[in-house]
Amino acid sequence: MIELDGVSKDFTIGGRAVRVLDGIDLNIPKGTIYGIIGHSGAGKSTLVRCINLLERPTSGRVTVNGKDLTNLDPRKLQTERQKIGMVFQHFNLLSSRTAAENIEFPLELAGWPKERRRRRVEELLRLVGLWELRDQYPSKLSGGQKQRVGIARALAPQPEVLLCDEATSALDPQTTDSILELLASINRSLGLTMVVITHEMHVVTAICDRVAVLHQGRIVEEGRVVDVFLRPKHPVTTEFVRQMGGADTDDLPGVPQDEQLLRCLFVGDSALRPVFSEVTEETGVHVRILQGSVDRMKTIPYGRFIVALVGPEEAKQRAIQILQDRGAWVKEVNSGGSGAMG
Ligand SMILES: Nc1ncnc2c1ncn2[C@@H]1O[C@H](COP(=O)(O)OP(=O)(O)OP(=O)(O)O)[C@@H](O)[C@H]1O
Repeated sequence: MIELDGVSKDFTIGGRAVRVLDGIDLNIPKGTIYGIIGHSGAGKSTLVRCINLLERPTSGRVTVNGKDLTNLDPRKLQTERQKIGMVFQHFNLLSSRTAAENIEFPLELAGWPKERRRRRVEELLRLVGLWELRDQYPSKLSGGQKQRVGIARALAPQPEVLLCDEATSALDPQTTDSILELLASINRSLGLTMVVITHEMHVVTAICDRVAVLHQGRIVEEGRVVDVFLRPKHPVTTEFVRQMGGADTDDLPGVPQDEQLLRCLFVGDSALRPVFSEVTEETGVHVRILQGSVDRMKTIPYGRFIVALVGPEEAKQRAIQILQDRGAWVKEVNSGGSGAMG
C-alpha cells in the first residue's frame, strides 16, 4: 500500500547539508496500523511528511497505492494527496470555524456540493462522537474533543491512508486511550491504512500491528510489534522496551545453586495455556515463578516470566525441552544475572 524505497532527506542547516533521513525502505501493507517510534529528533515527522510529499525526499521513491508520488506533476500530486489524510499533534483547527465547519473545510476545498458536504459532516460528527458539540468553536472544546474534530476532518474526503503525527502526545493518558480506541475502531470499520508516529511505547502496543524503530534517520528494527518489542535486538528498541517494565533479573532474590533460573517468553495462545503445570506433570520438576505477567499487545497475548526449575538435572533439561516444544522462547540465566527480558 505504502512503499518507500531508499528515501533520504537532507536539510540545509547553517549553510551545510545535514542528512535527516538516510536510505529508508518501508513496506506498509494495506489495512494495517503501522507504528514508527523514535526519540525526539530521530526524523519521525520528516519521514511521515515524506509519505505525502509535504517534504520532498532528496532521493528515493514514495509509492502510495501503486502511484509513484515522487514522479507526479503538481496537479496529479494534489489529487493523490487528497487520498492521504493527516492528523496533527496540536490539532491545527481553524479557530474561527465551528467543529462542523472545520470538518467541512477540506470538502469545500475539494469542491463537494453543499448537500453532499452536509451529509458527510453529519456522518463524521456521529462517527467521532461529537454530534452534540457540532456548533462549538475549538476554544470551547477539550484536547480530546479537538483531536476528534482533527480526525473527522482528516477522514472527510474519504482517504485511503491516515497519517497520525504524534496524535495523542498533547493529551492526558485517559484521553489518549479514548483517541487510540477511536483510531483502532476506524481502522477496523473502514479498513484504512494508518501510519502512527510516536515516541510512546504504549501507543504502539495498544493499536499497531507492525512497527519500525527509527534512530538517527535510519530504521534500526522493523516487524510485528510482538516480535520487535518482546525480543528487541537494537539498544534503542531495548530502551523503549524498558518503559514497559516487566520481567527483569536485576532485583531477583538469591536462588539456590541447584535451581535453574530461566527467562521464558510466550507469544500467542501458548501464553494462555497452563504450560508450567504441564511441565510439572510430565517431568516432576517444580516451577517457581519469581517474576512475570501476562498481557496483550493489541490483540496478541504474551507472557514473560522468570522462573526457577527445581528438580534433578536430567529432568530439568527435559522440562526446558517441553517448554520450547510448547512454543516458549527460553533462555537460561545465572542467578544474579541482569538485563531486561529480550
Ligand atoms: N525544515 C527543516 N529545516 C531544517 N532542519 C529540519 C527541518 N525539519 C526538521 N529538521 C531537523 O531534522 C531532524 C529531525 O527532525 P524531526 O522533526 O523529523 O524529528 P522527530 O523524530 O519528529 O522529532 P520530534 O519528536 O522532536 O518532533 C532534527 O534535527 C530537526 O532539527
